[in-house]
Amino acid sequence: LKDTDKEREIEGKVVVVTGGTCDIGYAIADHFLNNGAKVAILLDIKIEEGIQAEKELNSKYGENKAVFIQCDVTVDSKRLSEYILRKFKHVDIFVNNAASVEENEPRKLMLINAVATIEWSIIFFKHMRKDNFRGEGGTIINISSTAAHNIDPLYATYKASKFAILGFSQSLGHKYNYNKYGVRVLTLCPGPTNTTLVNNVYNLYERKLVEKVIKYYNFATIQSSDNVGRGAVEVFRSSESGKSWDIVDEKPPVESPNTITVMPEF
Ligand SMILES: NC(=O)C1=CN([C@@H]2O[C@H](COP(=O)(O)OP(=O)(O)OC[C@H]3O[C@@H](n4cnc5c(N)ncnc54)[C@H](O)[C@@H]3O)[C@@H](O)[C@H]2O)C=CC1
Ligand SMILES: CCCCCC(=O)/C=C/[C@H]1C=CC(=O)[C@@H]1CCCCCCC(=O)O
Repeated sequence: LKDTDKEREIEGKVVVVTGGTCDIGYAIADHFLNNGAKVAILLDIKIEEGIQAEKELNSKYGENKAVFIQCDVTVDSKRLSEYILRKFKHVDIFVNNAASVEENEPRKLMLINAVATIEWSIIFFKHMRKDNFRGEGGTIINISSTAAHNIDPLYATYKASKFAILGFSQSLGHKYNYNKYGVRVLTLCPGPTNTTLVNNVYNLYERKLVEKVIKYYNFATIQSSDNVGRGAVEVFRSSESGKSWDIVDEKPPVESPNTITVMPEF
C-alpha cells in the first residue's frame, strides 16, 4: 500500500472522539467502528451517557470495541493523552467534536470549543508526526460548523469559536505542514443537525429571528447526526490535508467555500 492509501484505511485503526457519547460524536464513532476501526475511545464529561454509549457500541460491534473515558476536554488533555497512549500505544485518528453553545458563558465556551480543540490537536499532531521517534502519521478531524462561513445576528461567541477552529485546522493541515510532518488535518462543517445542542437555539433567540435566518440560508432540513457520521468516513477516505467539508441537508460532503456570507440588514 502507498502511504496515502494506508493513511486512508480504517481497518484496525484506533479512533478517539471527544464529546463522543451522543449525537454527532457518537455517530462518528459508530461509523468508524462500522467500517472496521479497532477501537473507538469516547471522551466525554457526561458519565451516565458515556457508560450507556460504550454498552450500546459494544453490543453492536463486540467486546472492547468502544471504551468510555470520563474527561473534561478543558483540563484533562495532558493526563488523559498520556494515559491513552500508555494503554493503547498509539492513536491513528483524533476527532475534536465536544462543544458548548452557552453564549452566556463565553469564557467556558471558548475553552471547550476553541482552546481545547487546539490543545488536543497539537498534542496528537506531535504524537503522529512522522519525523518524530516512532511517529506513524495519522489524521486529526476537527468539527467546525457552517456557522463559520456566515455573519448574522446569532451565536456571536459560538461563531467566533467555529471560525477559530476552521482557521486553525486549515493552517495546521496546510500542504506544507503535511509534506513535512505526514499528519493530515481535516475540518468538517455540519449544517443544522438534530441534536441536543441545536434545540437550544429557541431558548436563546426569538423564534421570528431564527426563522428569518433559516429562510435566508435556505436550509432544507435539519439533518440527522447519522449523515454527519457517514460524511466523516467519506471525507476520511478521500480528502487531502488542509481541506474543509460542509455536510448539510442530509447530503454527502461538499468542499467548504473559501468565502464568508454576510447577512444583510433586514
Ligand atoms: N447540531 C448542530 O446543528 C451542529 C453541530 N455542530 C458541531 O458538532 C459537534 C457536535 O455537536 P452536537 O452533537 O450537536 O452537540 P451535543 O451537545 O449533542 O454533544 C456535544 C458533546 O460534547 C460533550 N462535551 C461538552 N463539554 C465537554 C467538555 N468540557 N469535556 C468533554 N465533553 C464535553 C457533551 O457532553 C456532549 O456529549 C460540535 O462541535 C458542534 O459545534 C456543527 C454544526 C451544526
Ligand atoms: C440558521 C439558524 C438555525 C437555527 C437552528 C439551528 O439549527 C441552529 C444550529 C446551530 C447550533 C450549532 C450549530 O453549529 C448550528 C448552526 C448551524 C449553521 C447555522 C448557520 C447559520 C448561522 O450562521 O447562524
